[in-house]
Amino acid sequence: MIDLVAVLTKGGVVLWTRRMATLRPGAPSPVDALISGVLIEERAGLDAFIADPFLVKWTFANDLGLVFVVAHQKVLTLPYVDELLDAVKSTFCGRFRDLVGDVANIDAYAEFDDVFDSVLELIEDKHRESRKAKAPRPFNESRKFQNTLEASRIKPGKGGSAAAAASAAGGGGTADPGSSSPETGSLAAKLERLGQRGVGPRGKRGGAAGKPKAAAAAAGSVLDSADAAAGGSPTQAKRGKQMRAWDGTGAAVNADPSQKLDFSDTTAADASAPTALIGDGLGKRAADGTYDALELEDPADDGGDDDDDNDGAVPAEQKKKPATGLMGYFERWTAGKILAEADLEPAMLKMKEHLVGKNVAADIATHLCESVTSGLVGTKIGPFQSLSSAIREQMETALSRILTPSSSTDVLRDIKRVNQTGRPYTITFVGVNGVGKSTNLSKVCFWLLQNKKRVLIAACDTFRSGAVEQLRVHARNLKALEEGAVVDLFDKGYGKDPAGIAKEAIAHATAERYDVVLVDTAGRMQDNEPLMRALAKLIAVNSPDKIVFVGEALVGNEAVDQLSKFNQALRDFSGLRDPRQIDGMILTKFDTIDDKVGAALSMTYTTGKPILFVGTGQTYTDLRKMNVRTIVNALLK
Ligand SMILES: Nc1nc2c(ncn2[C@@H]2O[C@H](COP(=O)(O)OP(=O)(O)OP(=O)(O)O)[C@@H](O)[C@H]2O)c(=O)[nH]1
Repeated sequence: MIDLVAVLTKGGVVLWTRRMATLRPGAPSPVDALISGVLIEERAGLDAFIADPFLVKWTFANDLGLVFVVAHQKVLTLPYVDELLDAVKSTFCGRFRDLVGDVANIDAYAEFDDVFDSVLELIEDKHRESRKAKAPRPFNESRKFQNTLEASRIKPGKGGSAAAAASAAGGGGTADPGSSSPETGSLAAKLERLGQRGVGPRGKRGGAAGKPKAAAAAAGSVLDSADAAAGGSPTQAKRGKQMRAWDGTGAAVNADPSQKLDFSDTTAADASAPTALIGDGLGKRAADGTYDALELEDPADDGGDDDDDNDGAVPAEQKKKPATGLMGYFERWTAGKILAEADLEPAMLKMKEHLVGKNVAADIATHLCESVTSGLVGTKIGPFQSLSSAIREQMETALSRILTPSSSTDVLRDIKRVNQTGRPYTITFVGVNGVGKSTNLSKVCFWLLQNKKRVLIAACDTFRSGAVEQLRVHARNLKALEEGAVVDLFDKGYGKDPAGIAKEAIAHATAERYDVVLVDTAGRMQDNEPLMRALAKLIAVNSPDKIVFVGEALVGNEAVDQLSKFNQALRDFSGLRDPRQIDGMILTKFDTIDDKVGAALSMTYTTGKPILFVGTGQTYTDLRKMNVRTIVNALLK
């Protein structure tokens, strides 16, 4: 029935586990799936999680930093899973409160094996009982049968009662199904006893092993023998350890703005002085000679001291300035008690509103707040802490975890690795219309040229008139910007099959030893099936090294729809057994959104993929690396 039960720390260390079924080879462990799909991606607000073929449920003991997990086949409906989770949690926490955090002493948790058997037995018994109680009564116990019997055997006025007749017929009266329900109070008491250290379950520990089974049964429960053992000296439970807090890092760097970059519709473009477009350069040269893109500057940074930074000697919560805005609202909730869900509800509603105001997609704001709530329930606000700092800390951790890339964003290293195999590295830019695909492809190209890469641009937008000419102008400008730059355009005009053009371009780049092929594609709406099929074909035929989704930072809820449907189309229309998905994103027009940076969060949450670059204007130098800390600060300001 149940396939796996496990107890782990929030850091991912498994303290205790019970596997009731063997995993099929190659199948992901439900615990690993939970860590990567729920804990790291802050989806703890969900009810359950499918890690095929399992349904995984979990609960937290936030005060001890523990996660309790139960997995079973998703096709089964097990009504007692939540109760089992709670029972495992209460007994485990009761027993090991003084040990938790001591991951070096992991063998100590093996003692939970027997406790778990008892807990499972109790819960299963209880549910078996209640199922029995709910089972339909046999006909000979039903009132209909009683009435029939009464009418047929007992003559009215001839003495004897209907009840007596029924009793004589063996009907046994009308039992109330509710009356046979299990004694929940005693179950709680049993579980509480199981949660005490030194108390052995089922007489296996603590000297009760010799007690005859019948005697134990006569005493009313398997736990009564444990009571005898508990008569000794149970270990005093100590307080658990405080939960760990994580922090993001990074700093914003300024860069000069430059001039407009899109020359496609002006005849003067060809004659413009391209050096004026470089500004101070795209990035800083590293010791190994590579150019790194500058980091995004904080849109909300006023240049002064940041009260919210917690990097000084004084903890943020001890600073005297009263909090304003969102955090000012939560400040009123100063408390020294254990947090319950009801305490957090108003604050979380406010937090959700705030995130939506920052352009975070509404569903994602809801999931995130649920996840943060589940991480706070059961924790205690410290003596110098307010609810505001507790929520902020937890939300910061959650946001940083979502935004921190889980796969490599070192494109230069990837290019080098692929080039060593004798082929060019291919990046395909996809997205809806007008978001800035061609413009940002050119910015990426400029960055690659600074890093001395030989680049071929493949004009695979054969749909929009002017698209090829736009790229030709970019290629010409870029060539003029960097001395010795090798950048060329591969185009076959309009109306041809983009998948075929990309294939030819890659073959040409391989023969001519280009390092990188940048494939520009036509903008398309996510619901346009013919165009989405064409894109899936381009990807399937050419298998690019990176599929980069270009999206506007201006979008709110739409971000989720665009990304999910692009990914869905790549899955459904590729015809491949192992279809590709979007590998990363470029977020454009960041210069136009002030501090409404929610799209960055929505996109990473939806795909689990990193934002490779952020477009901050219309010049070749307006490309930045995303800075997690900057986005988190802007979201919480
Ligand atoms: N402010 C600002 N404008 C940008 C940015 N990136 C692109 N743009 C502008 O957005 C407009 C559209 O850019 P394109 O590169 O033509 O967009 P596209 O996605 O290739 O367009 P289609 O091929 O029609 O789908 C142009 O005017 C660009 O200058 C940015 O980061 N900031």
